[in-house]
Amino acid sequence: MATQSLHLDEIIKNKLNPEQLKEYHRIHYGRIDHCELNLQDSTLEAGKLHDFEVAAYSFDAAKEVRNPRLVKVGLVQHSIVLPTTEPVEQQRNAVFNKVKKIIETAASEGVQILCLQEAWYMPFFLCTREKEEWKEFAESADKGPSFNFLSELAKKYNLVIISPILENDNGVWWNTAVVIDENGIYLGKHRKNHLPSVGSFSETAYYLPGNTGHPVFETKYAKIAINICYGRHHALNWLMFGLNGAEIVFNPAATISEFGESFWGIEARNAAIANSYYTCSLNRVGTEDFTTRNTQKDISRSYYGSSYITAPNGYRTPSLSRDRDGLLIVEMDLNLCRQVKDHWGFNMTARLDMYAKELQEVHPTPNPL
Ligand SMILES: NC(=O)NCCC(=O)O
Repeated sequence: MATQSLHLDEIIKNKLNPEQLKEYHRIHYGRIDHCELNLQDSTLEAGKLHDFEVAAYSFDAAKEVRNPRLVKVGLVQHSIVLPTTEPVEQQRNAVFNKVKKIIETAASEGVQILCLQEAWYMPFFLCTREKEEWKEFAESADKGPSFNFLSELAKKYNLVIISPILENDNGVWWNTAVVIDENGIYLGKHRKNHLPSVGSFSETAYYLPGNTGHPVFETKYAKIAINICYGRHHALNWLMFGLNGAEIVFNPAATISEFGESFWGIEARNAAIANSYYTCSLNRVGTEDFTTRNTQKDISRSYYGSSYITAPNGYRTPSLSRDRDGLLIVEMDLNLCRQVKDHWGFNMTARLDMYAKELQEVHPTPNPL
């Protein structure tokens, strides 16, 4: 069983002397200094009062002919509030109240693009294989309770908000990320391309693989895309968002230790390096307990948080906690995307024409074993 409260970082920090710690930072994070940003006193107080962690860092780029293109991004990781046996509306409103305080804090720190975790306003009931008792959590992308709630906050604080929801479109469900612009207007949505059907993650029992391709949303602040949770295991999914012009790709997730905590820090980081964009990895925290109605089976799942952000040069932030609510803020210079591409000659060496041709010849189920 993994130690729930301690991060690898904390374990290492406690073991190394200052010189060794510097070397660890250089090799593991890419830089000795995390480039922490100062937080306002009111932010620290809000974190204490409402029991959430706040951490803030920056990634800069070299001076060049273009002016710096600075964007402040915020990721919110959180647990559910009420037991999963409470009425749906009460559960959802309790999460709304919690998240509102974190969003207000993010806004007061100047965050411009904010992303919430996968299916953020509900327990991740998709492990139960039951549908009926949860159906009120499925909502319209541009008229549902979470859209209405977030649209007001987006407008009030000039925030672009990414809201991953369980979408109900005329009775058909999708795992969808909705993008709301800084005026509170619906900008578009992306539906999860790759669905897990592995262990207790049985999402294919609920909805179909997405039909929206790889959209990139041109927001006021940056060109953004969303690769929802399990999609991070598919390298081509990351690739397509990059080819379509994304500067920042968000990976809102709901994942547990048994499903690859050891590569949580690798996949999105590798994608940032391979595609010359920023990646934002965001996982929920806390334990969610269910008793299935049909089989009376108890299911308990704990999510390990550990949200972090990687720059296109591979530098990364430390992770948020494994078990506490948290807000991760990063100020990033988007100029770094092109700078890294040019430095490594990635456009020139990509060989996309070769892959395009070979992919057409691949059998739909490659490498049968
Ligand atoms: N939500 C989700 O897709 N989880 C699947 C498990 C994983 O890929 O970590």
